[in-house]
Amino acid sequence: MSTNRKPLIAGNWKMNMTHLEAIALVQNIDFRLPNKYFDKVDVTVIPPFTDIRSVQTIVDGDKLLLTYGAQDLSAHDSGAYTGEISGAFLAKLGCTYVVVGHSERRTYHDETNEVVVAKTKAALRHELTPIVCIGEGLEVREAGEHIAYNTEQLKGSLAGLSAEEIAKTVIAYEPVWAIGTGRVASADDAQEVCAAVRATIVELAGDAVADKIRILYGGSVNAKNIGDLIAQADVDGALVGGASLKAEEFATLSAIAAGGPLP
Ligand SMILES: O=C(CO)COP(=O)(O)O
Repeated sequence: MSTNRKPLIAGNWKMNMTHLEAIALVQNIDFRLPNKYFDKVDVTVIPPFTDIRSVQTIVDGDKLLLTYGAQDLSAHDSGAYTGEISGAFLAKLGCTYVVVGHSERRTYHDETNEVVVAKTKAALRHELTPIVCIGEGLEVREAGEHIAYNTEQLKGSLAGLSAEEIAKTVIAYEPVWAIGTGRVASADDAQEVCAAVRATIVELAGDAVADKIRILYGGSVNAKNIGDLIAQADVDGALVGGASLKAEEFATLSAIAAGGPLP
């Protein structure tokens, strides 16, 4: 983490939590994370679509500093796309972020880099901040090809975006082998790829953008390992899955990213 960049802790709830459970979880996180932390860390929750309106009601009603976002969006703005959710709807609900190209979408919904680019552009059209995800599988890691793989996937996922557009994104490096496995990447491994991501952003968008853009690590992040990860020069926060469903743990790891004190 560099002082140029405010860390971001994003809790990807995946397909967990009804809208009623969402209200309780957000209230419990907020209770443990008073306003003083938000000068030093941005904290966001990324619930399922069906929870967003309820989360908005709590955040607006209680004037919380925590923000929220969505896990996916359509590449289209409106029309005959049954089952899809447009960036316009998410913006209207007050979303700040939207995750794009999560490995679970790439794997289970065959999302290609082209789709990721289209969705990233759709997010930007509605002034949402896309969190663009990349990450290698175990075979690539074991073959030692992770830097080349992530560099290529990042370039493909940002293809055709201007430097100004790239500046409005957040990048998340989530090695697939670390997601939901309890096998977190070492801080050195996370740093190695996040540094390569930043070098690629220099190539694509120049030094100033690369200096400002936030690069997150994701994959089995918890309150025990966030300290080592966030201490790395190019790791600017985390995309947290399982640990974001536990209010106490999520608040604790957010507080650690803020530099303390513990809640
Ligand atoms: O995929 C992730 C967040 O998007 C990581 O999930 P876990 O933290 O459960 O490994």
